[in-house]
Amino acid sequence: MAKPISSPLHEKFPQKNTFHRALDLTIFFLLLSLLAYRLLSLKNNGFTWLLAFLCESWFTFIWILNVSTKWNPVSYKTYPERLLQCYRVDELPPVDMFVTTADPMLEPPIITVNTVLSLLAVDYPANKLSCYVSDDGASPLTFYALLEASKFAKLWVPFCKKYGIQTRAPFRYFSRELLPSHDNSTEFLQEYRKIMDEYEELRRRIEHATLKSISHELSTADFVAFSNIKKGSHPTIIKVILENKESRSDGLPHLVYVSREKDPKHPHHYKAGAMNVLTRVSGAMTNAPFMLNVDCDMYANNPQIFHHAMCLLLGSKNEQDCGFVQSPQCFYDGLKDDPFGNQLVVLYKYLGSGIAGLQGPTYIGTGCFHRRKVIYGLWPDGRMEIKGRSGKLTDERIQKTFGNSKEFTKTAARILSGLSGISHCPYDLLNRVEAAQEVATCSYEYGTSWGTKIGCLYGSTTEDVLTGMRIQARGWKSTDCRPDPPAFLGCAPSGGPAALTQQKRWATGLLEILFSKNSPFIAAFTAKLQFRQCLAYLWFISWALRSIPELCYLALPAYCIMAGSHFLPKVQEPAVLIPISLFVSYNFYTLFEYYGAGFSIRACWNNLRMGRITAVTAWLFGFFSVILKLLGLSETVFEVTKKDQSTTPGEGSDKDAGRFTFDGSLIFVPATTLLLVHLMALVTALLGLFDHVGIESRIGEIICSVWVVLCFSPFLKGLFGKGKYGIPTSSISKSVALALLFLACTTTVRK
Ligand SMILES: O=c1ccn([C@@H]2O[C@H](COP(=O)(O)OP(=O)(O)O[C@H]3O[C@H](CO)[C@@H](O)[C@H](O)[C@H]3O)[C@@H](O)[C@H]2O)c(=O)[nH]1
Ligand SMILES: [Mn+2]
Repeated sequence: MAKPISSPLHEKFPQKNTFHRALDLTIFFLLLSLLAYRLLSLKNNGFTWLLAFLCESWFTFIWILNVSTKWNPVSYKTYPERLLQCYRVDELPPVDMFVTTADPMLEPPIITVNTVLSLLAVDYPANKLSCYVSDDGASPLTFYALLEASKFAKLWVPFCKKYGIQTRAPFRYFSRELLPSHDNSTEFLQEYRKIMDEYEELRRRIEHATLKSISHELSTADFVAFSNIKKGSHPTIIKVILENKESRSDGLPHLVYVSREKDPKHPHHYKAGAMNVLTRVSGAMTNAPFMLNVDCDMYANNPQIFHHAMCLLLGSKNEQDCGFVQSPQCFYDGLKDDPFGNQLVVLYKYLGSGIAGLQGPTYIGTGCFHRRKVIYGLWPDGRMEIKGRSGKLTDERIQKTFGNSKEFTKTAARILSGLSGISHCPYDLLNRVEAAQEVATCSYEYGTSWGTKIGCLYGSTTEDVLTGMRIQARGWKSTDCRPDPPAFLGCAPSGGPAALTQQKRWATGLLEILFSKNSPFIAAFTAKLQFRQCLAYLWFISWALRSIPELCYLALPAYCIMAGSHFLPKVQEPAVLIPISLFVSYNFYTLFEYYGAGFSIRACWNNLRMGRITAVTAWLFGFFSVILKLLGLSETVFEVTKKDQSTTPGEGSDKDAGRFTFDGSLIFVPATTLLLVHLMALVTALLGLFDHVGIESRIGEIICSVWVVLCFSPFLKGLFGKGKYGIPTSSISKSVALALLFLACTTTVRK
């Protein structure tokens, strides 16, 4: 038994934010004044005034959500050194670790391998850990890479533990100059060189296999399962790659490769489906009471992360306060000044800390430790959403909910009744493969509650947010975990297409949640989702909706200039001070946040700019995808993000890395059109074409128009760029056509 806790394993600190709150409120009152002014002068002005009023009402609503979410930020401090004063090493709970990968071309196996190696090497008793890799690509290459990596792990893991290496993903460790180590002994240096050579060899072999294909290996026994299989249509493949047979705490964790059955006739639910298979397979094999999941590119960067997480999971007085532990998504090798505005640092620093002070962070699909029983649908009071009404857990009910596998439901029953894990240890993994295979088939979930009530939930391409929200709707809270150094690091997409595709998927998935029966609105009124937590969810699940007012508002200045109307007070009116103060204070606010997070003015500008670009490209398309889905015309899909970060030391210092790139996708058309429309408007204004009033009376609109052109400057460059740096001619012609249509409409209005 654990010793009684004398000092807490973690503490929660409210963060002081008086100045931030003052700014929040200033902007809020300015917004209200603007709305009031518009309302009072509505009848003297036309359509543009009304449109501006509607857009600004929406922005004010979003601002209220923003202020409410950021109002009470908290931070957590964990004390991992106290953990081992309370628990003996053999008392620490087991953890099943999940890594998902889907496509060896978009997600090079060397990246997955590094993530796996970093997990195998964390500071935690190895006999308490099992690592499951889900490969939705059923790729022999990924399997080959893992087999090779498991051999390297036998050197790497002891090396890391012996010398207390901090960075345990080899590609990161070796990409740095050898820091003046605490240990510069010849012994260390010798081992260092040996391991570095071995890693180089591993990398070379995987790369070679990628280039040359691995036809030779395919004939060996290990690979028979992969011969003649088609992606998207194949039986389950489960392979135990490493097994810690003697259950040694200083050995290597188990490593299991899982490729679930695929059949084009059955929906596979993308990552959510993969996660549910991993949950069941691990349940049947090792059944740890805690589960960690990471994306294939998110390696464990802090070797103590399991201790930190346990401080929160085991150290809460009340389990309900910590249903899961979530670390923010952080990225390595972030490009200078964040040109694509996707490092998310500022988002986590302010909004993330704010949510942490409400019902807790939302589940973001990676870097999350779950209690298995929470994923199994348990309520904090021990109730369960079992098929056929809640009540006593009979075997029959458990089977209806969790499926027909006797082996698996036995382990699920243990978890639900509060017994931890599997009784027999050491496990005999090979004996459990058959049971695991049964629960990884396509048809296993039919008639069960997987994906609807238990596990990762289906119906959104952001299954993570949906799942986390439903957990909180049952009354669980979650906890934010930000150790130093950051717990996990991954790669953020770069270039235009990849970054926007990711944003589009997020906006789509989030809006799917808003319009589903699992909407946080409903959960706030019928279940235990706290009201302000619901507002926090609303802030980001409405991204796609925000594209409409953003697009209208961004088009307004150009429209006004060309149609000879206006949407801003005239310069001589005192009311013009309201929009001016709003503009200044909002930009100051953003600058204040970026500066506070250690960013440059340039990074702040890049983010402001990308915010506008994303809204009228990715979010707008997200909006359309959801409309098409609601109309039953098409299904939403999970497009995997390309992980193109270099894994070879010295590479990746591409000077063009921050440049915006394009492809033939329609996603670039609205933004290009918007830019063209503004260029036309500015030309009209400057040449005084069909304009009887002077430039002065329209100066506000003109300044706004210049501002929009600046925001869309990557597209301006794209008009003239070559190759991937240029907007394809086909997209430009579509945009020109749309811009001319816009011009035609505005001039008809003038007449
Ligand atoms: O059919 C699929 C599709 C994806 N994945 C995996 O899902 C993970 C995330 O995919 P990625 O393309 O990297 O998406 P991101 O936008 O970077 O992911 C973020 O957003 C997703 C949706 O909200 C979450 O699931 C992720 O955890 C979160 O990191 C990767 O490990 C993929 O291999 C699968 O296993 N099967
Ligand atoms: Mn990713």
